[in-house]
Amino acid sequence: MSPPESSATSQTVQVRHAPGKGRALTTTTTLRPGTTILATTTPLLLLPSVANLSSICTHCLRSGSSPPRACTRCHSAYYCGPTCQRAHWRAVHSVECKPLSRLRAAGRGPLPTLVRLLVQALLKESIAQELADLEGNVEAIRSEAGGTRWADIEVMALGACACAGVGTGEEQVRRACELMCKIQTNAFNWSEDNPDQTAVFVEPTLAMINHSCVPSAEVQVAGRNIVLRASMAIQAGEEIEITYIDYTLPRPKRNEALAPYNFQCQCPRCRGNLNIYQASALYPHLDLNCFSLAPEVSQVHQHPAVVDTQKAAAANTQAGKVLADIESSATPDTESSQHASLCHRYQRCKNFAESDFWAMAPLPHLVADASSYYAAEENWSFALTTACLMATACDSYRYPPPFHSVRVQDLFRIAKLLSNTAADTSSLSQPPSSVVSKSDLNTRVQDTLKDIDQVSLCQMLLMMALRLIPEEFVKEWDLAVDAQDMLKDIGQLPGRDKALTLINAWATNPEADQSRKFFQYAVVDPVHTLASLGKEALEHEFRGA
Ligand SMILES: C[S@@+](CC[C@H](N)C(=O)[O-])C[C@H]1O[C@@H](n2cnc3c(N)ncnc32)[C@H](O)[C@@H]1O
Repeated sequence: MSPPESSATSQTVQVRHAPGKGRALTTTTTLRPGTTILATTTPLLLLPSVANLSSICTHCLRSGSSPPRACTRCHSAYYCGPTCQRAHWRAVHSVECKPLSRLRAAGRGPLPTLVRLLVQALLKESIAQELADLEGNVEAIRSEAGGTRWADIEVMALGACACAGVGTGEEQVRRACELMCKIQTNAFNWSEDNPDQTAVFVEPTLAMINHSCVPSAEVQVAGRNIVLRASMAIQAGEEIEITYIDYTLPRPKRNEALAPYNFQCQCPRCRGNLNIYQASALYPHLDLNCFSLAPEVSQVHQHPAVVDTQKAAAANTQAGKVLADIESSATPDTESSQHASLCHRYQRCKNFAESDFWAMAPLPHLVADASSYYAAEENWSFALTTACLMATACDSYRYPPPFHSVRVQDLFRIAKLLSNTAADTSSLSQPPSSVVSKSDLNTRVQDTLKDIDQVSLCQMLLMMALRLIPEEFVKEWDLAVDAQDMLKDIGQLPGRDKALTLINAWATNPEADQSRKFFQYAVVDPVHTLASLGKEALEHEFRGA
């Protein structure tokens, strides 16, 4: 079988039958980790989510310096300029503009994203035809006990049929329900990785890819650029698998998130109920050192969560309960309630921290929130130490490929924070007053920062981030554009000749012995030192009374 008609066709993939899974995407050649398997800018369906509709261009998804301008007829599509407006008109807006205008005239708010995608499919036969070929688990959903999911789908289908003006008879609604099942089953939503550009898309070749909690590939997205990259070596003939969910969560949470897809995951991680460290150890063949903040591969295998399986199993079970407890607590809205909430969560996660299980949910969520809390307080040095903790002790295990989009974002976040701390430590002889009270720990953080060549560290992290992202993203991803701007600024700083010679030698040949040593000295060691101060910061700040 060849892949379905789609913009993302490639010589290197094939659609095959996979027992118990329906169809599957396989590779015809052996793929190295990091290889771009498919790339497209023209998915079948693509729409910003309602929350972002008026802030990003409906066609290219860029945010731009000035707000995008609304379509003067329907006010439901927004464009950065006439080129995008014309392209979107040709692609789909010509069929949806009138019905959306009618809706607006009737005083109705914007359609939910999936309902609007269904309207597009009902109005454009070529879209409906491509969707028809995709899996939708229609019968399974229709015959589900309780029938609540089907009832919800019927309500959305009815709304879409009415909006599209295709009639609301039994036959029309049944067809719309089927199309909605297919949209839901195959839609990608990249809100977490790219919060500025939240959107939903459906792409028929990518829709052939099945799920695993130890994914062998990742879909990366920047604007309209959609790229499928191998996360590990994949042998010719093997299936390519991605994750549909946040696979870093414990099994009960993963099962909950996978429920809408109607299958029981039988991946090695689910079969063995492996924790996140054991799952990480299934990626042994990646070079985690060159261009990565991660520890040696051997350290992954020696981590207490891999070696002490009893303790790890207990923590894995506990993780589910702690997560449920945290989720049921109210979301804090003021600074003091945020602090109180972080204290509460730290108390609940203390066992994990003491056992060095930093990658085990829900500890990474706490570390990320603590880093954001410090940044909001403009306590840049503590925000930095916790960001370093996140990058090394949490994300390097949760997302083993160094080029994973989250890992790249970690590098960038540390670089951004360094641009603040570098300014602070060079201009101030005393640390900021809000921080003085944290006494000894703060003094050590400030002293550590003074010992680090923060500008060179920042520069090298940005260079790493740019090397690790797909070529297609360099001009498209806001993060990459910012990284290039920051590098230009750093390049203009005077008096850095010696550092620049070493950095250029490392960048030219990062695998050379000298380069590795320099990388260890200038990047890995300082980031790990800051990360251990981050652990202390959390203990100091959030351990409570
Ligand atoms: C996006 S589609 C993937 C392609 C699909 N197998 C097909 O034949 O078109 C998602 C659906 O594939 C099936 N699927 C995906 N991953 C699976 C897995 N690991 N085990 C069993 N079925 C899976 C489920 O029916 C799921 O709802």
